[in-house]
Amino acid sequence: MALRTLESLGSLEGKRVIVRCDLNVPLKDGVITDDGRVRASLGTLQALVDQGAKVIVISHLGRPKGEPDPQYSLAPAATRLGQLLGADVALAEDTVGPSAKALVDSLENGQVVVLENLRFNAGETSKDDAERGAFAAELAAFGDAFVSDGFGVVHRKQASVYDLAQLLPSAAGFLVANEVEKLDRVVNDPAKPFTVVLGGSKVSDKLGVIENLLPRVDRLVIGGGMLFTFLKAQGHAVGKSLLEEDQLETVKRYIAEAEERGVELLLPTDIVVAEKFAADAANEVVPADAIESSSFGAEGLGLDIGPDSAKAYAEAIRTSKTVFWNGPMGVFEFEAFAAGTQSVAQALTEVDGLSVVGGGDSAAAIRTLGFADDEFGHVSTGGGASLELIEGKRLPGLEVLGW
Ligand SMILES: Nc1ncnc2c1ncn2[C@@H]1O[C@H](COP(=O)(O)OP(=O)(O)O)[C@@H](O)[C@H]1O
Ligand SMILES: O=C(OP(=O)(O)O)[C@H](O)COP(=O)(O)O
Repeated sequence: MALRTLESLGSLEGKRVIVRCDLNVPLKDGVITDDGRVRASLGTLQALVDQGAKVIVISHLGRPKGEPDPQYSLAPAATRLGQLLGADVALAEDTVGPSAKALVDSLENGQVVVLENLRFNAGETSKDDAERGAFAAELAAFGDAFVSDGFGVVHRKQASVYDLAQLLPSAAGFLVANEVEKLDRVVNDPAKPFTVVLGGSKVSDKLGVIENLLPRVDRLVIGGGMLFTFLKAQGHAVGKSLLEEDQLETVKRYIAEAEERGVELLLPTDIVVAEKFAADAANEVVPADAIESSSFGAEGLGLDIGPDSAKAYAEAIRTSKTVFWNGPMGVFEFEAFAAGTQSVAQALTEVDGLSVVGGGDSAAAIRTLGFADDEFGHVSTGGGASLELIEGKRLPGLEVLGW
């Protein structure tokens, strides 16, 4: 089925339009380190402003625990949005409380406001349908129409993504429509060899996708935080590296299934081990099966793939026809642990075929490392969302838009 488009909502002049964006930008000391997701939301927002709509932007930032937490305020994102739109963009102090209501009531045609972080409210991410529905109804009271444009969250069955879309006339914004169109090629007809490269830190989220990817891919390349669960499953000690103990049996099953299916599973052969989690931490390269042999013993933690692994990964990527990459290979934010990610990114730019980068941090990584978006086939704003799409899953936030 086709996604409902913005045009299907008819004229929005003078209407209060709630737009679900993904303004979940990376921050360091309260300053945005990559504003890609704010920029990506501009197309839809500017079109609504130009039509004379009253625009109410809603978003989450980070993973606060269902109550206000100042470190997760949307203030930096709202300020940046105002700068990029060249307009005053006010931020409500709450999401559905008196400050939000007053701001929405004061809106004039063509104006944009932002409500405070959706996840300051327990109803947003609740597993309880009634609790989620009640929060969605409070949001719906602010609008005459709903536009879903936060591609990074369309895989989440959350109030502002799933429930709200069913309470108001709703449609996909330009960003969501474009992402679905671009990723469709990877989902339906990937040229072979098709390689998926996985890394990052949302380990439990991403381990889950492997099962559904195995029947679809020729090569699976593992880096980032999740690689240590693989190494441990193979019987190797991993010191203080990220580890999902309760996933060890599952990962053993994946390793066996990859072999049965003839999927080439690439795991690192060497690791950059650090004394602690810090930019200036002492570090050494050791074999992947002997992480605790570094000078830091069982206290050491793996923060990047080693140079031999980076070379092998780059070769596997360069010789593929379709490559999807989600999740940095290491802690690229620290220069000493960015080489693996740099190497993988470089290889993606050399693919003779379609290369797709997916994920907030992965997109931030390529820009931080000096690559331009147009060196890749597509740079997606969603990591988990694009992964679930290419798994062939139906996503709750797209289903409610007719997809
Ligand atoms: N070995 C590692 N240990 C801890 N964190 C890691 C490791 N490798 C990568 N990371 C972190 O993973 C984060 C990105 O993960 P994630 O949010 O899953 O990616 P994306 O947003 O692209 O989907 C980065 O901040 C990076 O520092
Ligand atoms: O950063 C995001 O996703 P990503 O890390 O999968 O790219 C989105 O903003 C979703 O955030 P969530 O994974 O906390 O629901």
